[in-house]
This record gives sequence, structure tokens and C-alpha cells, in this order.
Amino acid sequence: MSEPDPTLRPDPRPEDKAMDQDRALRPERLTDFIGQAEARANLRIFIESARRRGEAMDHVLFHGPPGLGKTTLAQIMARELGVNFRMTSGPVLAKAGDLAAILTNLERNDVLFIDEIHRLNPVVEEVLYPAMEDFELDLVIGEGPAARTVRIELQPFTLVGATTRLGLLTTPLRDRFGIPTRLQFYTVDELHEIVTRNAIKLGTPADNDGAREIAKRARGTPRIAGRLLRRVVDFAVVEGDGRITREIADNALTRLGVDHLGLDGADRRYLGLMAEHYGGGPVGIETMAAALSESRDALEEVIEPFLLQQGLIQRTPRGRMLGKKAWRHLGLDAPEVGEKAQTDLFGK
Ligand SMILES: Nc1ncnc2c1ncn2[C@@H]1O[C@H](COP(=O)(O)OP(=O)(O)OP(=O)(O)O)[C@@H](O)[C@H]1O
Ligand SMILES: [Mg+2]
Repeated sequence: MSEPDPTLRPDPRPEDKAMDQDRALRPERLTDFIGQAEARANLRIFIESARRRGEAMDHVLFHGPPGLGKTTLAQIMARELGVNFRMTSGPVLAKAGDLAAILTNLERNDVLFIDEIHRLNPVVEEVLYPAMEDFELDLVIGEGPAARTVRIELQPFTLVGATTRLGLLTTPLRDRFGIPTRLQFYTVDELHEIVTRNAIKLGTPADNDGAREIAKRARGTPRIAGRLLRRVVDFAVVEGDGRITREIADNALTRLGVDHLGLDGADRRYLGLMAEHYGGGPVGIETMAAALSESRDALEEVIEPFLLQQGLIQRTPRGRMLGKKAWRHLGLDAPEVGEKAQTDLFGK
């Protein structure tokens, strides 16, 4: 594999450094990117059109749970567009000047990626509006009566924003993205393909059932699939003959506390608490957060999306409720709920 363009590898955020290993498995081109078929098909058209017109592609907002490929897709976009990739994140941009410095350094049609864009300081966000709309920067120079505004023309660029919390974005910011794109959880088949390819990249091929076992237990998330795969590789190397079989995978994942649905300790704690202390709900998110000593954000961003998607929990106007599937999974009997109560909670 050829060495990637260094501009595509900006300094990682500190929290990303731990995930450096992740990078080895990151797909580099759109054709290597598995899953998200709809998003991929659309992006291909928009990228191709921008290329042919020689213009900056419209601004893109990726939203969805962690680890589904938002950062990866942003990098791929820059590569496919043949432009530089600049990366920063909402919390890092403390002052308007921080963003201004980045914007004025962009070259024509570059991709600027802002991760965690829901955490932008409002002052910084104000700077972004005219930049996104007209490629202009209005900077206030000086203070008090002597202050004046200067307008700086920017090179056209593509802003790619990523967020796990679409609801926290302000409307004016959200409206300025021409291409809002929601990323979905991956199917087992898609993850199976990802695991198979990554196992080869790691030099530890997986047989069909071995790869499937990891895929089934990866919570619909490529990042988790990558993480589980690495651990299974360890077991395959030390306790097996270096090949990933279903038996090795099952054994390793069970020892790591990942159950057959892919739930880990934190997920089971959540479900168990709801079943045992709150009769399966409805229970408010704040109550759950306090009881689990987790932040509400962590529950809403990381734990709940997959449980909701799997029908293990439901969201009702009165709080979260355990689904039938969760009771079965916990090996408990669901309490009888009268017809009226059902209707009250879920509607007809
Ligand atoms: N479609 C895919 N095919 C193969 N690997 C993928 C795919 N999507 C993501 N990955 C892998 O999953 C890992 C996580 O992806 P990425 O960092 O892009 O997620 P993210 O959505 O930006 O997460 P976060 O919200 O936490 O920033 C990457 O290392 C990448 O290797
Ligand atoms: Mg990311």
C-alpha cells in the first residue's frame, strides 16, 4: 500500500491517539467502504459532479452513533475529491480567531472536517455562517468605539460536520448543510464483510463462521467489530493455530463479556437495572443516569441507540421501557401489562 498523502493525516486529537490502531483498518476509497449504501451512492454522485465542475462540493453533515464511519467518510471524500483534508473539532475551537485562522489557510475546494460540531462555541458558530454561505469572513478588529469589521474573502471549501447528537445542533447551523446524511447501524452481512477483509489485513484470516460470529456481536458498529476482531486475533494466536474459527471467536467474546446479541457489561447493567428496580419502566433517562452513575449524554449517545434499534428498549412519552425481547434476553418473565396500559404507553 502506498503511503497516504501526509495532509490527510493531521495531528490526531489526543483521544484519537489511543485509536491509532484503528487507522490501519480504515478504508481509503469509497469503493472499499462497505455498507451505508444509500449515503455512499449519493456521495458518489455529488463528489463526481463537484469534480467535473471544478467546484467545492456542498457542505455535508454526518450524524449518527459513534463508530459508524463519519470521520472515515469525511477523509474518503477529500481523497476522492483530490483536495486537502483539514480536521478540527467543536470543543477545540475556543475563539472566533481559531476558526478564522483555519479558514484563511484553506486552499481552493479543500475539505474542512469539524468533529463534534454540536459542541461549537456560539461565537465561533457565528463566524461559520457567512463562511459557509458566501465564503466570507467578517472579523471584528479592535474593541470598543474603535472596533471595526473587516471582510475577508475565503477560498471556496467544503465543510464536513460530524455529530452524534443532531438534536443539539442549532437550526441555523443545521440549515446550512446542503447534504445532511444519517449513518445507520450496519447489518450482520456488512460487518461480516468488514471483519473478513480486516482479518486478512491483520494477517489472521477468519473462516466464514468465525467472521460471522464477530459480526453478529459487534453492535452494528464497525469500530466495535474492529476492536473485537483484534481481541479474537489474540486468542487465535495464543490458544489456536492463528486462524479465526467460530469456536475461537465465541470463546474469546464470551470471555470478554460480550454476549450473543453483542451486548457488553454496560448494556446489561442498563437493562438489568430497568428490569429489577423499575419493573421494566417507564423510567426517566435522568433516573437511569443517576442510578448507573453515567452521564445522560453517554446513555443517549452510546448505549441507547443500539438497544432501541434492536427493540430491547422503547422510548415512550413517560420514559424508557423494556421491550419483550429484553426480558427474554435477561431470562426473566415480563410482567403482564393490561391492554389499556399498553395503549396508553405506545398508542394504538
Ligand atoms: N464502512 C466501513 N468499512 C470498514 N471499516 C469501517 C467502516 N466504517 C467505519 N469503519 C472502521 O470503524 C472505525 C470507526 O470509524 P470512524 O472513526 O469513522 O467512526 P465515527 O463515526 O467517526 O465515530 P465517532 O462518532 O466516535 O467519531 C474506523 O477505524 C474504521 O476503520
Ligand atoms: Mg469520528
